[in-house]
Amino acid sequence: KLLTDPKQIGKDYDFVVVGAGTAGNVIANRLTENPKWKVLVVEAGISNDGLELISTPYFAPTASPNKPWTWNYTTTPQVALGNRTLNYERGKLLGGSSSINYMIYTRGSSEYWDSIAKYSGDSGWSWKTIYPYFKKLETFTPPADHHDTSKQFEPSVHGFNGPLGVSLPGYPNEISGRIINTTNADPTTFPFNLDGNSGNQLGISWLQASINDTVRSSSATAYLAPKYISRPNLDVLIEQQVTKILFSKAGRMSPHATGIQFSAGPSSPSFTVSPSKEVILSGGTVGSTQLLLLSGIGPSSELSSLKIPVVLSNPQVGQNLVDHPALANHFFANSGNTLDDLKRNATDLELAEEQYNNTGTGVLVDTVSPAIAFLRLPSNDSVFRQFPDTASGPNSPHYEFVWRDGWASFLPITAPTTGNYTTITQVVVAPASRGTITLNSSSPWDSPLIDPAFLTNEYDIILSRFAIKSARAFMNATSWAGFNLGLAPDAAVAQTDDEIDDFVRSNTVPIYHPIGTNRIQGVGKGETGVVDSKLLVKGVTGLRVVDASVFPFIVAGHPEATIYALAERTSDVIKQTWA
Ligand SMILES: Cc1cc2nc3c(=O)[nH]c(=O)nc-3n(C[C@H](O)[C@H](O)[C@H](O)COP(=O)(O)OP(=O)(O)OC[C@H]3O[C@@H](n4cnc5c(N)ncnc54)[C@H](O)[C@@H]3O)c2cc1C
Repeated sequence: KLLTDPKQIGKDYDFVVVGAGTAGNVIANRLTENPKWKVLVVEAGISNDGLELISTPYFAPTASPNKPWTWNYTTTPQVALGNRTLNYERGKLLGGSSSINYMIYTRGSSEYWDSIAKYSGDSGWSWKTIYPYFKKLETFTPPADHHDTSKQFEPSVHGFNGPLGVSLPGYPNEISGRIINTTNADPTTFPFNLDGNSGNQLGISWLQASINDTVRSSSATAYLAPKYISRPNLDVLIEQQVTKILFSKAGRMSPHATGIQFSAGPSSPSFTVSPSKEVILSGGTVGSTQLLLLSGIGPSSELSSLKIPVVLSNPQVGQNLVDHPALANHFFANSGNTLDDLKRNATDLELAEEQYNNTGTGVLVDTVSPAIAFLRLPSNDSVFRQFPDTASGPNSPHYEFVWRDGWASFLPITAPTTGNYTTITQVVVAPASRGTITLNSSSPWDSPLIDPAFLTNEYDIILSRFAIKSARAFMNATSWAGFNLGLAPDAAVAQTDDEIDDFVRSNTVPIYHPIGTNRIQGVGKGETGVVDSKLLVKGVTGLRVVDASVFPFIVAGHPEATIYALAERTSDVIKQTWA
C-alpha cells in the first residue's frame, strides 16, 4: 500500500528499497511475488497520480525542468562548453525518471551486453541471458490509431505479457514517410532496420516508446499498478528522503548495512528502519552515489575533508560518470503543418487536449519522434588512428538521430515565434569523456556536485562534428526535396570544421542518461569498481545497488530499457540468494 506517514510503517521488513524509481519499483514488485517477504520502499518524491504533464506522451518535454516532482540539479560549469552550467533533471516522484523521461525505448546492441558480461566475468549479463528479461518485462501494445504495424517492428523479439507497455507512434505526421523513404534512397548510409530492439541495433527504425495505448508507461504505472501496490507485503512510503545508510561492525569482519535513516526535510524528525535481509539502493546515479558518500563509503580524502566518518574507503565511488552529449540541428520546413503551430496556438492545443481526453487519439498520443537512427563512423575514419573506437563492437553505433516535426531545443532559449522547422537531435551515444559526482557538503539536503565533463575528450567533438555533417546529408536526400528549405540561422553559421566545433561547444546539452558512478567491478588486471557482478557493494555486507549507476559502460541509446532489464535480472539473483 501507499504510505504517506512514517508512523504507518511496519517493523518486520525483509528488504528496504531506497527510491521508487525505474529500477526500485521492479525490485519491489518482483520480491513481493514471494508472499513470505515484506518489502518497504522509501521515496523522496511525490505520487505520480493525476499529473497530466506526466501521463500524456506529448507533454514529456514539459514534464521537466524545475517542477515540484524534479530534483532540479544543475551541473558544475562545463569547461569544454564555454563554462556553461546545465540543468540536470532527475525525477522525484513515483516512477523516478521513468515518470518524466521522453519514453524512447531502446535495448542496446547484443554486443553492448556481451561487453558487460566479458568485463565483469559474469555471463549473466550477456545478451543471451538478458534477452528473455526484455521479453518478460514488456507488453507490446497496438498504437493509438491502430494502424497496420506489420512493416514497423518484429513481433518475435517482443513480449506480450509483461508489466511495461511499449508501443509504436500512433498519430501520422508529415516527416515519418520522408524519413523511411530516405532509407530506400540511400540504404548504404542510412539503412532501414525493421526492429532496432532485436540486438541488431544499426540503422533507422520506427520509434518504440514506453507508452501503453495512449498514456506513459512508467515503472510506477507498470510495476506499482493497483494489483501490485495492494499486496499486503508491499509498503511504499513517499515524501521521505533517505539521509543515511546505517552500518554496524559488531561481531563481523566487515561493516554490515543494518538499515536506513530518513526524514521529510532538514527540520523534520528522522526515522530509522532495519530490514532483516538487505538494504537495496535504487536512488539513481545521482541519488545512490550521494547516499553512499554521505554514509561513509567513498574516497577517504573526500569524506574526511567533510568530516564524514569513513566506513569503507573506495576511491571509485562517484567516478566514471558518463552521459551522452546531444544537440539540435534545425532546418526550415516548407510546411504549414508542423508542431510549431500547436505550440504557438493555445486554441489548437485545447482542441488537441479535448480530442485526446475524449477519444484517446490525435497528436498528444505520441512522444518526441516518429523514428530513431543508430549509425556509425566508417571503421577506416581517420579519428580511429588517433583514438580507440568506443563502440561496443563493429555492429554498434557511435551516434543517434531522433527527429521532431517542429522546433526542438534543450537550450534555455525561446523557440522562434514564426516559421516551420524540422529538428534532428543528434546524440553521441559512445562518448569517451568521463566525469564525477562528489559531495558539496555533508548535508543530505544539499545537491552534490555533478560534473559530466561533456566533450572534455576531443574524440567526442569529432564524433559530434561527424554527426552534424551526417544530419545535413540526411536532410539533403531527394526524399526531402521541396520540404527541407535549408539550415535554420542558428546552424547555418557553422560551415567550416572550426565553426562546427564552436557550434558543438555552444549547443551541446545533456540528455540525462548518467551512469557508471557505482560501476560493476571488472575482472581485468587493474580494474576497479564499487559493486560486484551481483550488484552487492564491495567490502560491506547487506547492501546492494540496483540502478543506472552500476553500468560500467553507457548503452548506445536511451537507458530505461536496460535499467528495467538489469533490475528484472537482479530480482532473480536476489531471489536465488535468499531461496
Ligand atoms: C528529462 C529526461 C528525459 C529522458 N528521456 C529518456 C528516454 O526517452 N528514454 C530512456 O530510456 N531514458 C530517458 N531518460 C533517462 C532515464 O529515464 C533514466 O536513465 C532512468 O529512468 C534512471 O533510472 P534509475 O532507476 O537509475 O533512477 P530513477 O528512475 O531516477 O529513480 C531514482 C529514484 O530514487 C529517488 N531517490 C533518490 N535519492 C533518494 C533518497 N535519498 N531517498 C529516497 N528516494 C530517493 C528519486 O526521487 C527517484 O524516484 C531521460 C531522463 C530524463 C531526466
